[in-house]
Amino acid sequence: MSAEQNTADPNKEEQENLNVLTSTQLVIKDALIKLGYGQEMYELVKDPLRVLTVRIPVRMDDGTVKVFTGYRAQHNDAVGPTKGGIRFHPDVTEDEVKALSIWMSVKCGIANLPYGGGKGGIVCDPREMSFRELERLSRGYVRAISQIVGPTKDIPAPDVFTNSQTMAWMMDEYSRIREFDSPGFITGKPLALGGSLGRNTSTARGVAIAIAEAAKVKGIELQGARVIVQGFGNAGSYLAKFMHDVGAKIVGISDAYGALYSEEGLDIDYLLERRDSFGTVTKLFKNTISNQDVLVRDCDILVPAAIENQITIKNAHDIKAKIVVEAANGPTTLEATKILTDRGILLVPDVLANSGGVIVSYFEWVQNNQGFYWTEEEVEDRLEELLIRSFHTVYETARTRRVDMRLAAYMVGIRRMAEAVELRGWV
Ligand SMILES: NC(=O)C1=CN([C@@H]2O[C@H](COP(=O)(O)OP(=O)(O)OC[C@H]3O[C@@H](n4cnc5c(N)ncnc54)[C@H](O)[C@@H]3O)[C@@H](O)[C@H]2O)C=CC1
Ligand SMILES: O=C(O)CCC(=O)C(=O)O
Repeated sequence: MSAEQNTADPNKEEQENLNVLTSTQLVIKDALIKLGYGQEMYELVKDPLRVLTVRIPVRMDDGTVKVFTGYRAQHNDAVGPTKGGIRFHPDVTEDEVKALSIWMSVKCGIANLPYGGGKGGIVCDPREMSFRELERLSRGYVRAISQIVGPTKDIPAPDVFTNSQTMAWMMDEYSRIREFDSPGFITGKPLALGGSLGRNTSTARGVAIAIAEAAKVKGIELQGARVIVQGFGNAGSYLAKFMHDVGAKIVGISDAYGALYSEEGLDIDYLLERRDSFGTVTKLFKNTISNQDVLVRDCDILVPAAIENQITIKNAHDIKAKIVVEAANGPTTLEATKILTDRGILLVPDVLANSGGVIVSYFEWVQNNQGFYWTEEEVEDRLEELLIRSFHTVYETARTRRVDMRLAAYMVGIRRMAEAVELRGWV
C-alpha cells in the first residue's frame, strides 16, 4: 500500500492518545491485571513516587540571566536505587519525564538490573547554546537536584542531546558538593573519569542484537536486508554502522531536519564522519525528504531512533517493514502498536530493544563501585548474553500469553518491582 492509500479512518486521528504518560498507564494496568495484581498496586505504580521540578538560573555568555525549568522523576525504588538518563530538549514536559521514568523501571525489570526507573529533563535547546552555557546549565541542574540523587539513591545517565561531556560536568559538580570523588553518581562518563568501555555504543549494540534475534524469528537474512533508521544521534548512527558492518543495506536515515533515502544504500562511514554532536547530518544535502516520509519508504527493518510518537494511526498502515525495532523511547503509539501487530509486523518494544544503554550503565556503576575495570570484550559479551535472554523471555511471553510484544515486555518488566513492593509491605 502506498503512502497515499492510507486506510486509517481520518476521524480517528483526533481520538489517538499522544500523551505518553496516560498511554503508558494503560499498558501498566493491563500488565498488572495479567499478572494478577489489583487496583492498589496500580495506584502505586501508575505514577512516579517522586517528581522534583527545579528552576535553574544560568548566566548566559551575553551577561543576561536565563531561567530554565528541569525535572527529575523517580518512579519506584522498591527494587533498588532509581536509574535513567537526562534529556535536554525544547519539548521536554513533566508528563514525558514521568513516562520515561516508568519505562526505565520496566526496562530495568526486563534485564533484571537491581534498579527502579528514574529520568530527568531540562526544557532547553542545547543546539542554540554555547559550550560554557551548557556547562553552567548542567552544573546548575545538579545543584538543584543534589538532595535526591546519589550513587545509592538515583543514578543519572545521558539521553537526547546530552553526552559524556555533560556527564563529566555533572559528576564533577556532584563530587564538589559531596566533597569526595563520586564516579558512581552518574554513568555514561568519559573513560578518563571512570566511564566504561562500550557504553558509548551500547544502546546501538543492544538494538543490533535485538534486530538479529527478531530477524531469526522472522526468517530474514541480515546480509542485504534493507534498513531505515530515523534519528542519527548516539543510538541511530552507531546502529546504522553496526547494521552496515553485518552486511545490511542502510537505505534511509534521518535527523530533526530531514531524511535521506537511496535504494542503492547510503555511505554510512561518510555520514558518520560528517554528523555533528547533536546527530545532525541531512543539512549537508540538497535532495532530502521529510523525516516522516522516510518512515513509510520500502525496507525490511525500520528503526525509529529519535523521539516519541513517530509511528501513529496516521502512518502505521503504510509502514513497509517486516520488523520495527524501537531504539527510541516511545516512538510508537498504542493504537499504532495494535495496527502493526495485526498486520503481522514484529514490533520489538523500546523497553527491550534499547535496554543495552542502561545495561552497560549498570556495568559502569558496578565497575565504579568495585574500582576494577573490565575489558571491552567482557562488557560486550555480558551485554549480548543479557539481551538475547531478555528478547526470548519477552517473545515467549507474547507467544504463550497471546499478547502483543509491548504488553509482554511490560508483564516481564514489572513483575519483580511488584513483588518487591509487596515484600516491603507497601501494598
Ligand atoms: N543515549 C542512550 O544511551 C539511550 C537513548 N535512548 C533513546 O534513543 C533516542 C535517541 O537518543 P540519542 O541517540 O541518545 O539522542 P541524540 O541526541 O544523540 O540524537 C537524537 C537524534 O534524534 C534527532 N531528532 C531530535 N528531534 C527530532 C525530531 N523532532 N524529529 C526527528 N528527529 C529528531 C536528532 O536530530 C538526532 O539525530 C531517544 O528516544 C532516547 O531516549 C534509549 C536508550 C538509551
Ligand atoms: O544508561 C542509563 O542509565 C539510562 C539510559 C536511558 O535513559 C534510557 O534507557 O532511556
